[in-house]
Amino acid sequence: MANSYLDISGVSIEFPTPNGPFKALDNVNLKIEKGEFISLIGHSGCGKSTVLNIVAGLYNATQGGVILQGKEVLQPGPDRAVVFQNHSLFPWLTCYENVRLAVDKVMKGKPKAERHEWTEYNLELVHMGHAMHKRPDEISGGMKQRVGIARALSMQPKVLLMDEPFGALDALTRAHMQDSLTEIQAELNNTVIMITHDVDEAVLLSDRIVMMTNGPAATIGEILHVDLERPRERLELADDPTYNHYRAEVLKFLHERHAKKDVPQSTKKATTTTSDAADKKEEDKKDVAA
Ligand SMILES: Nc1ncnc2c1ncn2[C@@H]1O[C@H](COP(=O)(O)OP(=O)(O)OP(=O)(O)O)[C@@H](O)[C@H]1O
Repeated sequence: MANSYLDISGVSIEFPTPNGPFKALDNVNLKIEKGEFISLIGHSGCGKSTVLNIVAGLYNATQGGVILQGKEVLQPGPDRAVVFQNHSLFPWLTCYENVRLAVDKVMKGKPKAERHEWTEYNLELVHMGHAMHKRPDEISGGMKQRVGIARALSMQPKVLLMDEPFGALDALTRAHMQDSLTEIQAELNNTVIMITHDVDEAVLLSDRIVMMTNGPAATIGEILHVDLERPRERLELADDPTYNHYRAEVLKFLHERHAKKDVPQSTKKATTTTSDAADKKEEDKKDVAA
């Protein structure tokens, strides 16, 4: 069989703790093809970020490993860009300068004009061209997250790793960001691994949804192939039986087959997110009020 683009193979990890080693992941196996959009979903603390950190090269697996295009991942590198939940922009630099910094790193030796153009191109791609000379404290949370995505995309990574990229945003901004990401994905065909707690977000964006069991020693429980045509329109999908079937499958996995034992029964049903449903509802209320 031909090698896959990204191969997460037999990955287990133990963290040293004062009470002895803690096995967070056990035998995680996942093969990802170029251009695939993968969502990782699972209850809080199951090990999603740990998987992402291992692919990023920030953690090394205790057993198994990650191969990207035939090369073992042993440390972080510009071929794997990470976007975190809380944007990590330098506050003293403008949006342009924040992206330019990354561009200068990956396009060392290229003419200045080319680097400038590429910086602008990526900011335009996330619809931030109009505010590129503002500093992070002058723009909204959603806009900051756009700049973070522009910075990651500008590095032309082989894999884009996103750890709840829209988790801190209000519901309306989150929907706009999801739409932007869909557009960018259609244009660039990036290979993406995205952690999310939002079932609708996972179904809307993904080719496959990877559902993780609860920890310790978490692993992949099930993988759902989302066979919905692209482009996907959120309003049309709301009444689409196939979409609703996928959504129900993920909810069943999370709230029936792998319910968290410490979650009371009453809160297990009819939540669309895995852990922050209550917070989200509060947020949604605020959005409606705004
Ligand atoms: N550096 C570390 N040292 C010790 N334990 C760790 C470390 N990193 C993660 N863990 C533990 O590994 C488990 C998985 O953590 P991880 O952050 O990957 O979960 P997660 O699914 O991303 O959680 P959340 O959805 O809440 O962000 C947790 O029990 C966590 O406490």
